[in-house]
Amino acid sequence: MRVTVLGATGSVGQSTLDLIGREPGRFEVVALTGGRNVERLAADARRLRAQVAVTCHDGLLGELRDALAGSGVEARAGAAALAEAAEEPADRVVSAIVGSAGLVPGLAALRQGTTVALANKETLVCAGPLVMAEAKVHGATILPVDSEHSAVFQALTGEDPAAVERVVITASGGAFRDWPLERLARATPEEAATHPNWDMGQRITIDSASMFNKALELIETKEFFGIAPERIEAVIHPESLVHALVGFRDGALMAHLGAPDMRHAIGYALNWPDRRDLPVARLDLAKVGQLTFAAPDPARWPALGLAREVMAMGGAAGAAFNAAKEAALDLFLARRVRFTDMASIVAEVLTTMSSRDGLQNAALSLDTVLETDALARARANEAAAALAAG
Ligand SMILES: NC(=O)C1=CN([C@@H]2O[C@H](COP(=O)(O)OP(=O)(O)OC[C@H]3O[C@@H](n4cnc5c(N)ncnc54)[C@H](OP(=O)(O)O)[C@@H]3O)[C@@H](O)[C@H]2O)C=CC1
Ligand SMILES: CC(=O)[C@@H](O)[C@H](O)COP(=O)(O)O
Ligand SMILES: [Mn+2]
Repeated sequence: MRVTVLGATGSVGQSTLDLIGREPGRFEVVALTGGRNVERLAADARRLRAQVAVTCHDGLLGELRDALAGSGVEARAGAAALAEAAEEPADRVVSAIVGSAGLVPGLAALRQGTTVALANKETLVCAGPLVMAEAKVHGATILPVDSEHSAVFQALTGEDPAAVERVVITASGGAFRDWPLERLARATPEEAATHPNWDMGQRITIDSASMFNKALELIETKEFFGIAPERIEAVIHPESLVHALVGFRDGALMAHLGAPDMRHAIGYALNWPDRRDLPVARLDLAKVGQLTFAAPDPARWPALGLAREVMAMGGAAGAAFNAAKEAALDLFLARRVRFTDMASIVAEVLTTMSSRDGLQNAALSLDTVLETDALARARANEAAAALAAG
Protein backbone atom coordinates (compact mmCIF):
# COMPACT_ATOMS: atom_id res chain seq x y z
CA MET A 1 0.00 0.00 0.00
CA ARG A 2 1.38 3.41 -1.02
CA VAL A 3 1.07 5.92 1.85
CA THR A 4 1.76 9.63 2.21
CA VAL A 5 1.76 11.25 5.64
CA LEU A 6 1.15 15.00 5.84
CA GLY A 7 2.31 16.25 9.24
CA ALA A 8 4.50 13.19 9.78
CA THR A 9 6.58 14.83 12.54
CA GLY A 10 3.56 15.51 14.78
CA SER A 11 1.65 13.41 17.25
CA VAL A 12 -0.78 11.76 14.78
CA GLY A 13 1.99 11.58 12.18
CA GLN A 14 4.32 9.73 14.55
CA SER A 15 1.57 7.29 15.60
CA THR A 16 0.98 6.62 11.90
CA LEU A 17 4.67 5.96 11.29
CA ASP A 18 4.71 3.64 14.30
CA LEU A 19 2.03 1.51 12.63
CA ILE A 20 3.80 1.65 9.26
CA GLY A 21 7.12 0.65 10.83
CA ARG A 22 5.56 -2.41 12.48
CA GLU A 23 4.70 -4.02 9.14
CA PRO A 24 7.86 -3.97 7.02
CA GLY A 25 7.09 -4.66 3.38
CA ARG A 26 3.38 -3.84 3.60
CA PHE A 27 3.69 -0.09 3.06
CA GLU A 28 5.50 1.90 0.41
CA VAL A 29 6.05 5.40 1.77
CA VAL A 30 5.56 7.97 -0.97
CA ALA A 31 5.95 11.29 0.85
CA LEU A 32 6.44 12.48 4.41
CA THR A 33 5.91 16.14 5.26
CA GLY A 34 6.76 18.22 8.31
CA GLY A 35 7.53 21.72 9.45
CA ARG A 36 10.37 22.83 11.69
CA ASN A 37 11.41 19.39 12.90
CA VAL A 38 13.69 18.65 9.97
CA GLU A 39 15.84 16.23 11.96
CA ARG A 40 12.90 13.95 12.76
CA LEU A 41 11.51 14.25 9.24
CA ALA A 42 14.82 13.23 7.68
CA ALA A 43 15.40 10.36 10.13
CA ASP A 44 11.93 8.91 9.47
CA ALA A 45 12.20 9.40 5.72
CA ARG A 46 15.50 7.50 5.73
CA ARG A 47 14.26 4.72 8.03
CA LEU A 48 11.04 4.19 6.04
CA ARG A 49 12.70 4.72 2.63
CA ALA A 50 10.31 7.48 1.59
CA GLN A 51 10.51 8.77 -1.97
CA VAL A 52 10.15 12.42 -0.93
CA ALA A 53 10.43 14.47 2.26
CA VAL A 54 8.96 17.97 2.38
CA THR A 55 9.20 20.75 4.93
CA CYS A 56 6.62 23.51 4.62
CA HIS A 57 9.34 26.09 5.37
CA ASP A 58 11.27 27.24 2.27
CA GLY A 59 14.16 28.38 4.44
CA LEU A 60 14.76 24.86 5.77
CA LEU A 61 15.40 23.23 2.39
CA GLY A 62 19.20 23.32 2.78
CA GLU A 63 19.01 21.77 6.23
CA LEU A 64 16.68 19.02 4.97
CA ARG A 65 18.94 18.31 1.96
CA ASP A 66 21.97 18.00 4.25
CA ALA A 67 20.09 15.69 6.61
CA LEU A 68 19.06 13.46 3.69
CA ALA A 69 22.42 13.43 1.89
CA GLY A 70 23.21 10.01 0.43
CA SER A 71 19.83 8.53 1.42
CA GLY A 72 18.15 8.61 -2.00
CA VAL A 73 15.20 10.53 -0.49
CA GLU A 74 14.36 13.68 -2.44
CA ALA A 75 14.16 16.88 -0.34
CA ARG A 76 11.59 19.57 -1.15
CA ALA A 77 10.30 22.68 0.65
CA GLY A 78 7.50 25.22 0.64
CA ALA A 79 3.73 25.36 0.35
CA ALA A 80 3.60 24.38 -3.33
CA ALA A 81 5.88 21.38 -2.71
CA LEU A 82 3.59 20.30 0.12
CA ALA A 83 0.52 20.32 -2.14
CA GLU A 84 2.49 18.51 -4.86
CA ALA A 85 3.50 15.82 -2.39
CA ALA A 86 -0.18 15.37 -1.47
CA GLU A 87 -0.94 14.87 -5.18
CA GLU A 88 1.58 12.05 -5.70
CA PRO A 89 -0.27 8.79 -6.45
CA ALA A 90 -1.01 7.00 -3.17
CA ASP A 91 -3.55 4.55 -1.75
CA ARG A 92 -3.84 6.56 1.47
CA VAL A 93 -2.94 10.13 2.31
CA VAL A 94 -2.96 10.69 6.05
CA SER A 95 -3.86 14.35 6.64
CA ALA A 96 -2.31 15.22 10.01
CA ILE A 97 -1.08 18.80 9.70
CA VAL A 98 -2.35 20.99 12.53
CA GLY A 99 -4.61 23.95 11.83
CA SER A 100 -6.12 25.42 8.68
CA ALA A 101 -2.72 24.92 7.00
CA GLY A 102 -3.93 21.36 6.40
CA LEU A 103 -6.78 22.44 4.13
CA VAL A 104 -4.96 23.10 0.84
CA PRO A 105 -2.78 19.94 0.82
CA GLY A 106 -5.74 17.81 1.96
CA LEU A 107 -7.89 19.23 -0.81
CA ALA A 108 -5.08 18.63 -3.31
CA ALA A 109 -5.08 14.92 -2.36
CA LEU A 110 -8.87 14.69 -2.64
CA ARG A 111 -8.77 16.27 -6.09
CA GLN A 112 -6.64 13.31 -7.23
CA GLY A 113 -9.44 10.95 -6.17
CA THR A 114 -7.27 9.61 -3.33
CA THR A 115 -8.52 8.01 -0.11
CA VAL A 116 -7.71 10.53 2.62
CA ALA A 117 -7.45 9.49 6.27
CA LEU A 118 -8.48 12.80 7.79
CA ALA A 119 -7.15 13.80 11.21
CA ASN A 120 -7.08 17.51 10.29
CA LYS A 121 -10.57 18.42 11.52
CA GLU A 122 -9.98 22.05 10.49
CA THR A 123 -10.39 20.95 6.84
CA LEU A 124 -14.07 20.24 7.47
CA VAL A 125 -14.64 23.08 9.93
CA CYS A 126 -13.29 25.70 7.50
CA ALA A 127 -14.66 24.32 4.26
CA GLY A 128 -16.91 21.33 4.93
CA PRO A 129 -19.44 21.74 2.07
CA LEU A 130 -16.68 22.54 -0.42
CA VAL A 131 -14.49 19.62 0.68
CA MET A 132 -17.31 17.08 0.66
CA ALA A 133 -18.43 18.28 -2.80
CA GLU A 134 -14.87 18.10 -4.20
CA ALA A 135 -14.43 14.59 -2.78
CA LYS A 136 -17.63 13.52 -4.53
CA VAL A 137 -16.73 15.11 -7.87
CA HIS A 138 -13.29 13.49 -7.89
CA GLY A 139 -14.43 10.09 -6.59
CA ALA A 140 -12.28 10.47 -3.46
CA THR A 141 -13.01 8.83 -0.10
CA ILE A 142 -12.60 10.53 3.27
CA LEU A 143 -12.05 8.28 6.27
CA PRO A 144 -12.29 10.08 9.61
CA VAL A 145 -9.32 9.72 11.97
CA ASP A 146 -10.49 12.02 14.75
CA SER A 147 -11.29 9.41 17.43
CA GLU A 148 -14.96 10.42 17.92
CA HIS A 149 -15.64 10.53 14.19
CA SER A 150 -13.91 7.23 13.56
CA ALA A 151 -16.11 5.82 16.33
CA VAL A 152 -19.29 7.22 14.73
CA PHE A 153 -18.17 5.96 11.32
CA GLN A 154 -17.66 2.47 12.74
CA ALA A 155 -21.01 2.51 14.58
CA LEU A 156 -22.74 3.56 11.35
CA THR A 157 -21.19 0.88 9.16
CA GLY A 158 -23.97 -1.27 7.71
CA GLU A 159 -26.68 1.00 9.13
CA ASP A 160 -29.31 3.03 7.30
CA PRO A 161 -28.36 6.73 7.74
CA ALA A 162 -32.09 7.58 7.74
CA ALA A 163 -32.49 5.57 10.96
CA VAL A 164 -30.04 7.77 12.89
CA GLU A 165 -31.75 9.83 15.57
CA ARG A 166 -28.71 11.42 17.23
CA VAL A 167 -24.95 11.33 17.54
CA VAL A 168 -23.22 11.82 20.88
CA ILE A 169 -19.52 12.65 20.99
CA THR A 170 -17.66 12.53 24.28
CA ALA A 171 -15.33 15.15 25.78
CA SER A 172 -12.85 14.46 28.56
CA GLY A 173 -13.24 17.97 29.98
CA GLY A 174 -9.52 18.61 29.52
CA ALA A 175 -7.04 19.95 32.02
CA PHE A 176 -9.43 22.25 33.90
CA ARG A 177 -12.55 20.12 34.20
CA ASP A 178 -12.50 20.30 38.00
CA TRP A 179 -10.88 23.69 38.53
CA PRO A 180 -12.89 26.40 40.33
CA LEU A 181 -14.26 28.71 37.63
CA GLU A 182 -12.55 31.80 39.09
CA ARG A 183 -9.12 30.16 38.71
CA LEU A 184 -9.45 29.68 34.91
CA ALA A 185 -8.39 33.25 34.05
CA ARG A 186 -4.99 32.56 35.66
CA ALA A 187 -4.36 29.26 33.87
CA THR A 188 -0.99 29.09 32.10
CA PRO A 189 -0.21 27.52 28.70
CA GLU A 190 1.79 24.80 30.49
CA GLU A 191 -1.18 23.90 32.69
CA ALA A 192 -3.56 23.92 29.73
CA ALA A 193 -1.24 21.73 27.65
CA THR A 194 -1.61 18.75 29.99
CA HIS A 195 -4.29 16.31 28.92
CA PRO A 196 -5.80 13.87 31.45
CA ASN A 197 -5.94 10.93 29.00
CA TRP A 198 -4.54 11.57 25.53
CA ASP A 199 -0.97 12.25 24.45
CA MET A 200 -1.41 14.83 21.67
CA GLY A 201 0.16 17.94 20.15
CA GLN A 202 0.25 21.14 22.22
CA ARG A 203 -2.44 23.00 20.29
CA ILE A 204 -5.18 20.37 20.35
CA THR A 205 -4.41 19.67 24.01
CA ILE A 206 -5.05 23.31 24.93
CA ASP A 207 -8.16 23.21 22.71
CA SER A 208 -9.34 20.28 24.82
CA ALA A 209 -8.99 22.37 27.98
CA SER A 210 -10.95 25.28 26.46
CA MET A 211 -13.41 22.84 24.79
CA PHE A 212 -12.66 24.48 21.43
CA ASN A 213 -11.60 21.01 20.31
CA LYS A 214 -15.10 19.68 20.97
CA ALA A 215 -16.59 22.81 19.38
CA LEU A 216 -14.63 22.03 16.20
CA GLU A 217 -15.75 18.41 16.46
CA LEU A 218 -19.45 19.33 16.64
CA ILE A 219 -19.01 21.18 13.34
CA GLU A 220 -16.89 18.32 11.93
CA THR A 221 -19.73 15.90 12.77
CA LYS A 222 -22.28 18.07 10.99
CA GLU A 223 -20.13 18.48 7.89
CA PHE A 224 -18.88 14.92 7.56
CA PHE A 225 -21.99 12.94 8.44
CA GLY A 226 -24.53 15.51 7.23
CA ILE A 227 -26.40 15.39 10.53
CA ALA A 228 -28.52 18.34 11.67
CA PRO A 229 -26.91 20.31 14.54
CA GLU A 230 -29.83 19.68 16.91
CA ARG A 231 -29.16 15.93 16.61
CA ILE A 232 -25.52 16.25 17.68
CA GLU A 233 -24.61 16.27 21.36
CA ALA A 234 -21.40 16.56 23.37
CA VAL A 235 -21.22 14.90 26.77
CA ILE A 236 -18.48 15.08 29.38
CA HIS A 237 -16.87 11.67 29.90
CA PRO A 238 -13.71 12.01 32.02
CA GLU A 239 -12.39 8.50 31.30
CA SER A 240 -12.15 8.97 27.48
CA LEU A 241 -12.99 5.29 26.96
CA VAL A 242 -16.32 5.75 25.16
CA HIS A 243 -15.45 7.85 22.11
CA ALA A 244 -18.90 8.35 20.62
CA LEU A 245 -22.39 6.88 20.52
CA VAL A 246 -24.98 6.70 17.76
CA GLY A 247 -28.66 6.65 18.67
CA PHE A 248 -31.15 5.05 16.27
CA ARG A 249 -34.89 5.57 15.77
CA ASP A 250 -35.68 2.40 17.76
CA GLY A 251 -33.93 3.83 20.83
CA ALA A 252 -30.76 1.71 20.48
CA LEU A 253 -27.58 3.56 21.44
CA MET A 254 -24.46 2.01 19.91
CA ALA A 255 -21.26 2.99 21.74
CA HIS A 256 -17.67 2.69 20.56
CA LEU A 257 -15.17 1.99 23.34
CA GLY A 258 -11.41 1.67 23.26
CA ALA A 259 -8.22 2.71 25.02
CA PRO A 260 -7.24 6.37 24.43
CA ASP A 261 -4.69 5.54 21.74
CA MET A 262 -4.89 7.19 18.31
CA ARG A 263 -3.34 4.14 16.69
CA HIS A 264 -6.80 2.58 16.77
CA ALA A 265 -8.48 5.25 14.62
CA ILE A 266 -5.41 5.66 12.39
CA GLY A 267 -5.04 1.90 11.95
CA TYR A 268 -8.74 1.54 11.22
CA ALA A 269 -8.41 4.11 8.41
CA LEU A 270 -5.23 2.51 7.03
CA ASN A 271 -6.79 -0.97 7.03
CA TRP A 272 -10.33 0.00 5.95
CA PRO A 273 -12.47 -1.73 4.77
CA ASP A 274 -10.73 -4.59 6.60
CA ARG A 275 -9.93 -4.89 10.27
CA ARG A 276 -6.43 -6.10 11.18
CA ASP A 277 -4.51 -6.60 14.42
CA LEU A 278 -3.52 -3.33 16.07
CA PRO A 279 -1.05 -2.83 18.94
CA VAL A 280 -3.53 -1.06 21.22
CA ALA A 281 -4.37 -1.98 24.82
CA ARG A 282 -7.51 -4.07 25.29
CA LEU A 283 -9.99 -2.77 27.86
CA ASP A 284 -10.54 -4.87 30.98
CA LEU A 285 -14.06 -3.69 31.86
CA ALA A 286 -13.97 -5.20 35.34
CA LYS A 287 -10.87 -3.11 36.07
CA VAL A 288 -12.44 -0.03 34.47
CA GLY A 289 -15.30 -0.48 36.91
CA GLN A 290 -17.43 2.50 36.06
CA LEU A 291 -17.94 5.01 33.29
CA THR A 292 -19.19 8.49 34.10
CA PHE A 293 -21.04 11.08 32.02
CA ALA A 294 -22.19 14.64 32.70
CA ALA A 295 -23.68 17.56 30.82
CA PRO A 296 -21.11 20.24 29.86
CA ASP A 297 -21.28 23.46 31.89
CA PRO A 298 -21.78 26.40 29.45
CA ALA A 299 -20.17 28.85 31.88
CA ARG A 300 -16.97 26.82 31.98
CA TRP A 301 -16.93 26.02 28.26
CA PRO A 302 -18.53 28.84 26.19
CA ALA A 303 -16.86 27.41 23.05
CA LEU A 304 -19.64 24.84 22.68
CA GLY A 305 -22.31 27.55 22.42
CA LEU A 306 -20.18 29.40 19.87
CA ALA A 307 -20.03 26.24 17.73
CA ARG A 308 -23.83 26.12 17.74
CA GLU A 309 -23.91 29.74 16.50
CA VAL A 310 -21.42 28.89 13.76
CA MET A 311 -23.47 25.91 12.58
CA ALA A 312 -26.57 28.10 12.45
CA MET A 313 -24.75 30.82 10.47
CA GLY A 314 -23.25 28.59 7.78
CA GLY A 315 -21.37 30.26 4.90
CA ALA A 316 -17.80 31.08 5.87
CA ALA A 317 -18.56 31.14 9.61
CA GLY A 318 -16.60 27.91 10.21
CA ALA A 319 -13.49 29.37 8.56
CA ALA A 320 -13.76 32.55 10.66
CA PHE A 321 -14.39 30.58 13.86
CA ASN A 322 -11.40 28.32 13.36
CA ALA A 323 -9.02 31.12 12.34
CA ALA A 324 -10.10 33.34 15.24
CA LYS A 325 -9.57 30.40 17.58
CA GLU A 326 -6.10 29.74 16.12
CA ALA A 327 -5.14 33.41 16.48
CA ALA A 328 -6.49 33.56 20.04
CA LEU A 329 -4.49 30.43 20.89
CA ASP A 330 -1.32 32.01 19.47
CA LEU A 331 -1.95 35.03 21.71
CA PHE A 332 -2.51 32.81 24.75
CA LEU A 333 0.69 30.87 24.00
CA ALA A 334 2.54 34.21 23.76
CA ARG A 335 1.00 35.12 27.17
CA ARG A 336 -0.64 38.18 25.65
CA VAL A 337 -4.18 37.14 26.59
CA ARG A 338 -5.65 35.05 29.40
CA PHE A 339 -7.06 31.55 28.97
CA THR A 340 -10.62 32.83 29.35
CA ASP A 341 -10.02 35.65 26.85
CA MET A 342 -9.79 33.16 23.99
CA ALA A 343 -13.55 32.52 23.93
CA SER A 344 -14.29 36.26 24.31
CA ILE A 345 -12.05 37.04 21.33
CA VAL A 346 -13.64 34.39 19.14
CA ALA A 347 -17.15 35.56 20.12
CA GLU A 348 -16.20 39.15 19.27
CA VAL A 349 -14.80 38.13 15.88
CA LEU A 350 -17.99 36.23 15.00
CA THR A 351 -20.15 39.18 16.01
CA THR A 352 -18.05 41.69 14.07
CA MET A 353 -17.65 39.57 10.98
CA SER A 354 -21.30 38.56 10.79
CA SER A 355 -22.44 42.18 10.93
CA ARG A 356 -19.62 43.85 8.93
CA ASP A 357 -18.18 41.20 6.65
CA GLY A 358 -21.23 39.21 5.55
CA LEU A 359 -19.87 35.97 6.95
CA GLN A 360 -23.03 33.89 6.77
CA ASN A 361 -23.83 34.88 3.18
CA ALA A 362 -20.44 34.04 1.70
CA ALA A 363 -20.48 31.55 -1.18
CA LEU A 364 -17.94 28.92 -0.20
CA SER A 365 -14.95 28.77 -2.56
CA LEU A 366 -11.35 28.07 -1.56
CA ASP A 367 -10.54 31.75 -2.12
CA THR A 368 -13.40 32.85 0.17
CA VAL A 369 -12.22 30.45 2.87
CA LEU A 370 -8.61 31.65 2.68
CA GLU A 371 -9.66 35.33 2.65
CA THR A 372 -12.00 34.76 5.61
CA ASP A 373 -9.23 32.95 7.47
CA ALA A 374 -6.84 35.88 7.03
CA LEU A 375 -9.48 38.47 7.94
CA ALA A 376 -10.57 36.57 11.07
CA ARG A 377 -6.97 36.41 12.30
CA ALA A 378 -6.66 40.20 11.85
CA ARG A 379 -10.01 40.74 13.60
CA ALA A 380 -8.91 38.48 16.49
CA ASN A 381 -5.80 40.58 16.99
CA GLU A 382 -7.95 43.75 16.94
CA ALA A 383 -10.27 42.20 19.53
CA ALA A 384 -7.29 41.30 21.72
CA ALA A 385 -5.93 44.84 21.44
CA ALA A 386 -9.34 46.21 22.47
CA LEU A 387 -9.37 43.86 25.46
CA ALA A 388 -5.90 45.02 26.50
CA ALA A 389 -6.96 48.68 26.17
CA GLY A 390 -9.73 47.85 28.65
N1 LIG B 1 -2.91 14.43 18.35
C1 LIG B 1 -4.01 13.72 18.36
O1 LIG B 1 -4.11 12.70 19.05
C2 LIG B 1 -5.19 14.14 17.52
C3 LIG B 1 -5.06 15.12 16.56
N2 LIG B 1 -6.11 15.44 15.75
C4 LIG B 1 -5.94 16.45 14.73
O2 LIG B 1 -4.83 16.06 13.91
C5 LIG B 1 -4.09 17.20 13.47
C6 LIG B 1 -2.65 17.05 13.95
O3 LIG B 1 -2.62 17.11 15.35
P1 LIG B 1 -1.28 16.77 16.16
O4 LIG B 1 -0.63 15.57 15.55
O5 LIG B 1 -1.65 16.73 17.57
O6 LIG B 1 -0.41 18.07 15.87
P2 LIG B 1 1.13 18.29 16.11
O7 LIG B 1 1.32 19.70 16.50
O8 LIG B 1 1.69 17.24 16.99
O9 LIG B 1 1.76 18.07 14.65
C7 LIG B 1 1.44 18.95 13.61
C8 LIG B 1 2.17 18.57 12.34
O10 LIG B 1 1.93 19.58 11.36
C9 LIG B 1 3.18 20.19 10.96
N3 LIG B 1 2.88 21.59 10.73
C10 LIG B 1 2.72 22.57 11.65
N4 LIG B 1 2.42 23.73 11.06
C11 LIG B 1 2.39 23.48 9.71
C12 LIG B 1 2.14 24.29 8.57
N5 LIG B 1 1.87 25.61 8.67
N6 LIG B 1 2.18 23.73 7.35
C13 LIG B 1 2.48 22.42 7.21
N7 LIG B 1 2.74 21.59 8.26
C14 LIG B 1 2.68 22.12 9.51
C15 LIG B 1 4.11 19.93 12.10
O11 LIG B 1 5.47 20.00 11.69
P3 LIG B 1 6.68 20.28 12.76
O12 LIG B 1 6.27 19.71 14.07
O13 LIG B 1 7.85 19.60 12.11
O14 LIG B 1 6.86 21.77 12.82
C16 LIG B 1 3.68 18.51 12.48
O15 LIG B 1 4.18 17.58 11.54
C17 LIG B 1 -4.83 18.41 14.06
O16 LIG B 1 -5.75 18.88 13.12
C18 LIG B 1 -5.57 17.83 15.26
O17 LIG B 1 -6.72 18.57 15.60
C19 LIG B 1 -7.32 14.82 15.86
C20 LIG B 1 -7.51 13.85 16.81
C21 LIG B 1 -6.46 13.45 17.72
C1 LIG C 1 -8.05 11.83 20.47
C2 LIG C 1 -8.99 12.81 19.93
O1 LIG C 1 -9.77 12.52 19.07
C3 LIG C 1 -9.02 14.15 20.50
O2 LIG C 1 -9.70 15.05 19.66
C4 LIG C 1 -9.70 14.02 21.83
O3 LIG C 1 -11.07 14.03 21.59
C5 LIG C 1 -9.30 15.10 22.74
O4 LIG C 1 -9.88 14.94 23.95
P1 LIG C 1 -11.05 15.86 24.51
O5 LIG C 1 -12.22 14.96 24.62
O6 LIG C 1 -10.51 16.29 25.83
O7 LIG C 1 -11.25 16.99 23.56
MN1 LIG D 1 -11.28 14.04 18.84
